[in-house]
Amino acid sequence: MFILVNLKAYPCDPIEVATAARDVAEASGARIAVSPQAADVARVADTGVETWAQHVSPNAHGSHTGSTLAEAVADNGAEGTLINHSENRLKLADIDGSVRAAERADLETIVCANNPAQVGAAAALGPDAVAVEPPELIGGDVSVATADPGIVEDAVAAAEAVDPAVDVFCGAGVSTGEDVSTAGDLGAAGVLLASGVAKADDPEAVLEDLVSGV
Ligand SMILES: O=C(CO)COP(=O)(O)O
Repeated sequence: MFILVNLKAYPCDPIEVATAARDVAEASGARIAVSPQAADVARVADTGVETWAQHVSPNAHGSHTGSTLAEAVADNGAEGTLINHSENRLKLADIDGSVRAAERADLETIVCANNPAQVGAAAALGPDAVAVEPPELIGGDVSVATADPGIVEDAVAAAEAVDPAVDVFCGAGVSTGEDVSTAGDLGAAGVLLASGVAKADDPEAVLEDLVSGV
């Protein structure tokens, strides 16, 4: 199970979380990545932790003020990127363009989706993985895998029907090793989580618990 910690725009110290994630990943052998704000990609990557962007635009180099270029985050140490997160929704054509931009920059891709139907559509665009995150459960205390196990199973089936090579992640409310292991039992290849780590008093302790469910 891959554990991807999305720091969103939370007021946490990205280096404290990155250092903790690097240490827990090294000690446990689990795959853990941290996804900071674009401005923090380079210094988070410098800690040695696997680093993901939260978004890349569909644009290539050119006159695109305000774009987060896939090439730029890759040059600054990112190995992958989220696309179409629930808090940064894109048009279908732009999701496709962002996946293509990420591919050009050799970034791994996870396209986020609200529900199994969107998971199927996202899988058709050929990302490395898709993630199902019900918006109403994001930021809550109950893991998607406990609150709505059917949505995870249906997302796995939807992606499999379109392209069996596309992995399925789930996210929303994940904060414990038990949540990770329940998600794995439902067929998920990994979890996305944010508040459970980014708002924790002791992020390293939460990460140590999370890897117990890998
Ligand atoms: O949106 C999420 C991860 O991308 C999930 O957020 P929470 O872990 O805070 O529910």
